[in-house]
Parts: sequence; C-alpha cells; structure tokens
Amino acid sequence: MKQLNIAVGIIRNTERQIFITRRASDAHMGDKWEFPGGKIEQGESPEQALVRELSEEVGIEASRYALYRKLEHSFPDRHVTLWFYLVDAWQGEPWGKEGQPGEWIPQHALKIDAFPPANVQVIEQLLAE
Ligand SMILES: Nc1nc2c([nH]c(=O)n2[C@H]2C[C@H](O)[C@@H](COP(=O)(O)OP(=O)(O)OP(=O)(O)O)O2)c(=O)[nH]1
Ligand SMILES: [Mg+2]
Repeated sequence: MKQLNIAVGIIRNTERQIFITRRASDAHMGDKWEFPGGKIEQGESPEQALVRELSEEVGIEASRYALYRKLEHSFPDRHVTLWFYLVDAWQGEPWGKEGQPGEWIPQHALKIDAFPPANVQVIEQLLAE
C-alpha cells in the first residue's frame, strides 16, 4: 500500500480566519476542502515541504509555523501521515495559485464533513479552541 507523508499549513490570520482551498474534482479526495499542502519529498524535512508547498499552491512565503497535530489515516488505497502546522506569519497574500478555489473562513465555522476523513481530529481540535 502507498505510504505518503504530507505537510499541511493551517494558515491563520489575526482575525482567526483560516485560508482553505478546494481540491480538484479529479484528485484523490476530489472536491473536498483542504488545508494547502502536499507530499514531503525524499530528503526534505516536513518544514521544508511545508514552505515549498505553500509557495507553490497559495503563493506565500511562510515565516512562522509550529506543529499543531500529527495524524495517521488509512484510506482504501493509501496510508497517509499528515503533519499539520499552524502558520501565523507569512509574506504575501494567499490565493489559489493553481486555479483552485480558496477562501478565508472563521476558525469556529470549519465544517468537519467538508474535509477528507483524515482531518476529523484536527478540525475538532480547532473547533474546541
Ligand atoms: N493538502 C492536504 N492534503 C490532505 C488533507 N487531508 C487529507 O487527507 N489530505 C490527503 C489528500 C492526498 O491524498 C494527500 C495530499 O496530497 P496532494 O495531492 O496535496 O499532494 P501534492 O500537493 O504533493 O500534489 P501532487 O503530487 O499530486 O501534484 O493528503 C489536507 O487537509 N490537506
Ligand atoms: Mg497538495
């Protein structure tokens, strides 16, 4: 079975809004909302992958981040380890650089069902803050 390590950014502004993006219809977990991020490549640290993915996907240069939660999830075809980082300082303004929809949403308004099942516990943690 495929084993993937994924670095993910929970980009939060001073108004406690979080920037989320929508996965492409034809991707794994298509049409689900996500925290931007992607695969940690060979030789990369999770932090390096985080900074690279946020630059590629939403056009920001992350400058302050801390590990918020690490979760494992088995999908029918793959096992993923997700490293969720809270990102609270960056340069630039996030946008859907790869053509994906993106929006700021109040932290307390996150919807568990809108995200992949691997995200349940991290969304619960954010909602409980
Ligand atoms: N980015 C992101 N991926 C998530 C989240 N929750 C979740 O289950 N995933 C899963 C979906 C995918 O199987 C995997 C992320 O892979 P990805 O498709 O974003 O990988 P990537 O950006 O490197 O893109 P590529 O190699 O396909 O071009 O993690 C999430 O909140 N954010
Ligand atoms: Mg990605």
